[in-house]
Amino acid sequence: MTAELRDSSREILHHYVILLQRQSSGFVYSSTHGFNQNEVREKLQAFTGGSIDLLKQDSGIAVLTINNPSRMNAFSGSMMVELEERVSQLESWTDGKGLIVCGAAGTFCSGSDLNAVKAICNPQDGMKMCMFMQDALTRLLRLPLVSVALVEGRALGGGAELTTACDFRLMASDSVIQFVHKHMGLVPGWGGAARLVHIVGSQNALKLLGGALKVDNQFGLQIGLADGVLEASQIKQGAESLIQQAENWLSCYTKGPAPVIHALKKVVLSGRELLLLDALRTEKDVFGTVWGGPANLQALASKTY
Ligand SMILES: CCCC(=O)SCCNC(=O)CCNC(=O)[C@H](O)C(C)(C)COP(=O)(O)OP(=O)(O)OC[C@H]1O[C@@H](n2cnc3c(N)ncnc32)[C@H](O)[C@@H]1OP(=O)(O)O
Repeated sequence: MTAELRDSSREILHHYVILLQRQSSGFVYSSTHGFNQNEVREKLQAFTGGSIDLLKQDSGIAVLTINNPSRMNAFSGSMMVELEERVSQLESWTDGKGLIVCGAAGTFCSGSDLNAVKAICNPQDGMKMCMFMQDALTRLLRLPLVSVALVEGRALGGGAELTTACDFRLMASDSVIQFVHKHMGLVPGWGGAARLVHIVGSQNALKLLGGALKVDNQFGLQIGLADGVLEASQIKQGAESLIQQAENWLSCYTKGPAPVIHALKKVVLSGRELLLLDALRTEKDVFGTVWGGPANLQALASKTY
């Protein structure tokens, strides 16, 4: 083999290994798709404002807050970058079990910041932003935590897409989820359409996207977009109480040891994302990690027959 051939085989192998690493860690795009995450990150950083705040609690439930109240919690470029960083932090949180995603100051999120959108409205930049956000939101949904979007006020455009990157959605009584993309001459680009079809079925997804319908909590429950409603009387107690309600709702799913919850999330994810044979093999592998493990042995020891 010539040195040139050897170098090019090494390069192909290197790309293949990176591709595999990215797939197993949840990344959707890589350099093979013309995607350079660092380059996009640098570009997005130029559009500043707001923050994405992460609070990891001893209970094993974290709270991720979309924080840009003067723009109804719209996503600036730097917030997109921060979102990706927070997802990385949550990926390595071994004690974590649950996640609440919410907005600051009484509303959820009004999508991407229209000022940034105007500045990067050429197709190339739009595609790069879209790949970056698809990666971040796919990894958010694939976290080994049970996640819930706590929707208060409005979740519009990309904000509506963000709700679909959580396992569940809880809607406050006056809240609205609306995929307003059509009014903006757009379709969802942060993976929201693909996820919405999984959640509500293709007929309902077409209605919500095609009609840019406003989904209140009753409509949300009816079509399966909302998993629960938070009552108005309780909401009057303030934002902290809303988060408390979401924590109480989530606690049913986060009770128990973290490794078992991580394993449960993994088998459900593989059932949703993989072909049946691959999902069955993944389930077998995950089963092997908990069978005879500490939680299993403790449960067996506590049972009397
Ligand atoms: C792939 C992603 C696609 C997308 O996400 S495209 C973006 C989709 N989102 C939208 O079209 C929402 C645009 N905003 C609105 O419709 C309204 O502002 C909204 C959220 C219904 C609130 O209405 P109001 O209660 O009347 O309040 P308002 O309009 O005076 O807004 C308060 C301040 O917030 C600002 N704001 C709201 N949404 C924004 C956004 N997405 N980007 C940038 N700024 C935004 C708005 O400009 C206003 O600012 P200011 O007080 O005039 O300085």
